[in-house]
Amino acid sequence: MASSHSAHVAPAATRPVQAPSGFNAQARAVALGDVVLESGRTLPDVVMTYECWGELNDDASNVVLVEHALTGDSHVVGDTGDGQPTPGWWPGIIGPGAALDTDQYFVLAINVLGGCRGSTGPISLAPDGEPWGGRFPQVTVRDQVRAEAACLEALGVRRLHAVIGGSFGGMRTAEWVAGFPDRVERALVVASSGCATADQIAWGHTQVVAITSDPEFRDGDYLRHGTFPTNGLALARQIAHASYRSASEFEARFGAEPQPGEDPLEGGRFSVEGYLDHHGAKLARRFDPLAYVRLTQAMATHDIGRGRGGLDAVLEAYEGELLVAAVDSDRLFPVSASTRMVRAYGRGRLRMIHSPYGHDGFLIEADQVASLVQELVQRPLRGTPRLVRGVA
Ligand SMILES: CC(=O)SCCNC(=O)CCNC(=O)[C@H](O)C(C)(C)COP(=O)(O)OP(=O)(O)OC[C@H]1O[C@@H](n2cnc3c(N)ncnc32)[C@H](O)[C@@H]1OP(=O)(O)O
Ligand SMILES: N[C@@H](CCO)C(=O)O
Repeated sequence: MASSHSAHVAPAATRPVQAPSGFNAQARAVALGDVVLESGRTLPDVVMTYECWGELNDDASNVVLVEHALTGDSHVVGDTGDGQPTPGWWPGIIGPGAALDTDQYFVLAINVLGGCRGSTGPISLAPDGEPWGGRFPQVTVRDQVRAEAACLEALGVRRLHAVIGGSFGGMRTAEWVAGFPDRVERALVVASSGCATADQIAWGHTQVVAITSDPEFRDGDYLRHGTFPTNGLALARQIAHASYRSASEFEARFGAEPQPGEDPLEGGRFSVEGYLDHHGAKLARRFDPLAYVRLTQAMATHDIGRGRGGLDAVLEAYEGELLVAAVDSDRLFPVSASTRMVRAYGRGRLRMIHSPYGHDGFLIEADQVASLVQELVQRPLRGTPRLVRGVA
């Protein structure tokens, strides 16, 4: 299966990549050339960008791939530039002595194909020198993972010691397990699923409509028109953000309190409305609307079992180590989605992240995630011949 997938990606031409060293993150790019998508369309001149930490060992057997979530990026942890880590979106997880110990592991985070954080996406330039805009084709989670595999191959990395991801990053992690089972020794899927649920598709649909129905969207060609669908993107984020947090957290935190200085009886906002407004406006300042649409649609079509005999068959056949963790208060990626993966895999048990925050618990409860990561990377393999280092 893995070989047929790699055939979808043209031979890679890499930009020079120097051996990274020390803790400092290295932001780099790999040019893949033409990539044939699951749809049959060809995406030309694909470039993948990534950051990495630690040092690649001689036989390239110490590589850990971290997959970012929907609006995340390769900046898993920060770096002050003088070698000292600063918080990123999974603070403290990478560094000397951290769960992903840079004295042992070479950690990579690749910006997703179709996003807006450096890898090819809707704001990239098409061959005609203009931004892709609305012409940017729909990509799938499979396309994204195949592009990541090609990116890693170009770097001389074929097998992964571990792949780790939460939410949309967990979807790509699950797709690594399904699409490249012989290359992934261990995987940790956090607050995610092996296939999209109707509920997730429904939530995503409302967000896509919020963006595409903004008059400034212009069929995705807002850059060419000099407009920007700020309101649509902010509304999409508000809808999404409400699904990322738990009802009980909202109740305890905001109740029906007014936003400071405002009176809902006089047309002012409730505090929870002010909070959602804040998160909507904040995302609209840092994210591309069409990338948001394309990534949301990619999530909707996520199904590791499509054309492979179903999710159960795929996970049951996986011979590596799989850890699945759910957030106990997650209403977007429910515990049942994780339980389904564990049952299909047939080994191990579901790990629970305890959090009052809902889905965002996978970001907020970084200490609990770090414990799971540590357990995964240190876990001895069950030792089937397929998993002996260097044997692909
Ligand atoms: C993988 C990735 O997601 S990568 C990028 C990281 N994620 C994001 O940025 C997504 C957006 N943010 C989030 O999802 C969350 O803020 C998390 C998960 C990162 C952190 O959660 P928490 O620590 O619980 O932060 P919380 O949700 O309370 O948000 C705090 C913000 O809300 C603001 N806020 C809180 N209440 C109100 C209110 N009533 N009115 C206006 N603003 C408010 C705070 O001032 C603060 O603003 P700031 O973030 O600009 O400093
Ligand atoms: N806050 C996360 C939630 C989605 O997983 C994000 O924006 O990526």
